[in-house]
Amino acid sequence: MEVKKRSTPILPWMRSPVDVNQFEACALNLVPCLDPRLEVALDKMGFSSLFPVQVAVWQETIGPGAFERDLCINSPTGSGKTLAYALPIVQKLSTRSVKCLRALVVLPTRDLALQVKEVFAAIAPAVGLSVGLAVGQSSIADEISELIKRPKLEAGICYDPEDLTCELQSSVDILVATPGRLMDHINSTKGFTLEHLCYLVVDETDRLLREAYQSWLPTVLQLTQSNEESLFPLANSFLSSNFGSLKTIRRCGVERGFKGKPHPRLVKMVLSATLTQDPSKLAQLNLHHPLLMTTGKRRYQLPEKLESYKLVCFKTLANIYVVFFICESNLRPLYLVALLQELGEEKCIVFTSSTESTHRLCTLLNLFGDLGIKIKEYSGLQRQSRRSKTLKSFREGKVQVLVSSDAMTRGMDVQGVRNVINYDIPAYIKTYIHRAGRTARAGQAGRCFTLLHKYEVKRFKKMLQKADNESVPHYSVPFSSIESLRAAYNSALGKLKETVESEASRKRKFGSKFSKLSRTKPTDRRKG
Ligand SMILES: Nc1ncnc2c1ncn2[C@@H]1O[C@H](COP(=O)(O)OP(=O)(O)OP(=O)(O)O)[C@@H](O)[C@H]1O
Repeated sequence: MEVKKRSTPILPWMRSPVDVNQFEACALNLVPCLDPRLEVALDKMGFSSLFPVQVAVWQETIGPGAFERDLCINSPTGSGKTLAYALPIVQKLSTRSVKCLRALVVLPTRDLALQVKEVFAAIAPAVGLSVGLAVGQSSIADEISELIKRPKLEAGICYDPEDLTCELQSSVDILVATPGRLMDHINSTKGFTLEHLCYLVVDETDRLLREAYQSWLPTVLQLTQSNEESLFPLANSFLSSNFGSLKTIRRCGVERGFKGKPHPRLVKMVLSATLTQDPSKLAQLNLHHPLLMTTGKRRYQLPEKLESYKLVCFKTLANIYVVFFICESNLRPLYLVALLQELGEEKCIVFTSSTESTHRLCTLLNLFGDLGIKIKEYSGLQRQSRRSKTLKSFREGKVQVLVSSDAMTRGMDVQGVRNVINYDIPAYIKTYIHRAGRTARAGQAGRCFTLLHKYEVKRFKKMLQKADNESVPHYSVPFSSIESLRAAYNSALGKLKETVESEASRKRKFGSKFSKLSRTKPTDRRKG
């Protein structure tokens, strides 16, 4: 008997999306209504045209769509989603007369937030707007002094932080934040208010919706609702019970810069390369007349110029037979090293399944003798400062290979990454898409290699079918290369044992703090 597959019901508005493929890139001087100052800023960034997704979003925001609907944007990795939302927001706010926090962009990790802030910082100052960051990179006090303007007092009078009568003002028009630090400011920073917010961007939506992070989303939505008792009778009681004196609820018609005009609706823009279609998850966003913008008919899409490969090795016997081997587990590091040697100095990211195996693999590779490649580790196990330093060296090309846990999977944009290697097969197609998407960005070519055990081949094929990528060709390294690495490998394994032992004894010495951190977790679910 045929068992019918249960499919998730699609929300009615998702059935008629705008197809981004119908749009073409548009030269900057032809973009309708683009502020000339922004055109100059984009030109300085080295951009001469807008990508299709940016043109499509422009149409729905600055163009005839006029920001009337909330936008759900599902377009492939590297297609330019950041500028797709940053540009219309900046253009729209360029006419504001009074400074207050009007746009909030939320991202799941600190490195991603830093990256997005850079994009805003490259265009917003051109039209007199300021951009702030709330990610916990600096102390909360430093962050507050960046975000909140102290009142100018007469000589001899000191600023009293407890004085509720003195009005504090935002120093920024746009804030890029991670949920944790955002909640810190909502809960305890005097003068921090979402009262004037006009735009809320939830980037990497499916990742952010997966974890509640102190209920940041319901909190932001409550704090940005209009205070109309008849419409939201429960809002006041929720706020007074949860936030005491820090009520930032919007007051109709009394917004700074909007006096006498109807209050603008809070526009939401949600984005991902793997946007969820789950109605219960999307319901959390309380979207207004949402419009889905997607690329083609398929839900999951890989970048056009990405080539996917299964890594194998070959052996020629008496010039006749070519025998393929899928990676045997004890030889996996050798397959990897043989491949890295073939790729030479091309920038590569090697993904593993956990922070622990990232550390182990990176240590092993560095014990391999002189491979002529600079290899570094990037994982959630490391301190943020260390990760940022590594990322900087990788961006600058001082490091060629980054061995990474899934901390690097989403959104990270590093110029010139030509290859992604899945040392461990990803558990989900979404993870494959985000990992592979670190290459082949902005229309460039790139390759994604996956090391597979024999028993993983079927699962891999099934997984890639979800992205309509059924036939993944082999990429073969010669068995002779693997053979020639065996001696170095055995020696590296011996040294690895010593290194692991000395790390373990250091851990024991410094107590349980480190061991708590190093517990293996599937990094897919780790917070950045
Ligand atoms: N109009 C443009 N012209 C040239 N390059 C661009 C343009 N827009 C964006 N880019 C570049 O394209 C790359 C990818 O952009 P971005 O990081 O916004 O992609 P994304 O769609 O958000 O990817 P992901 O889903 O992985 O987060 C970046 O290096 C960015 O600088």
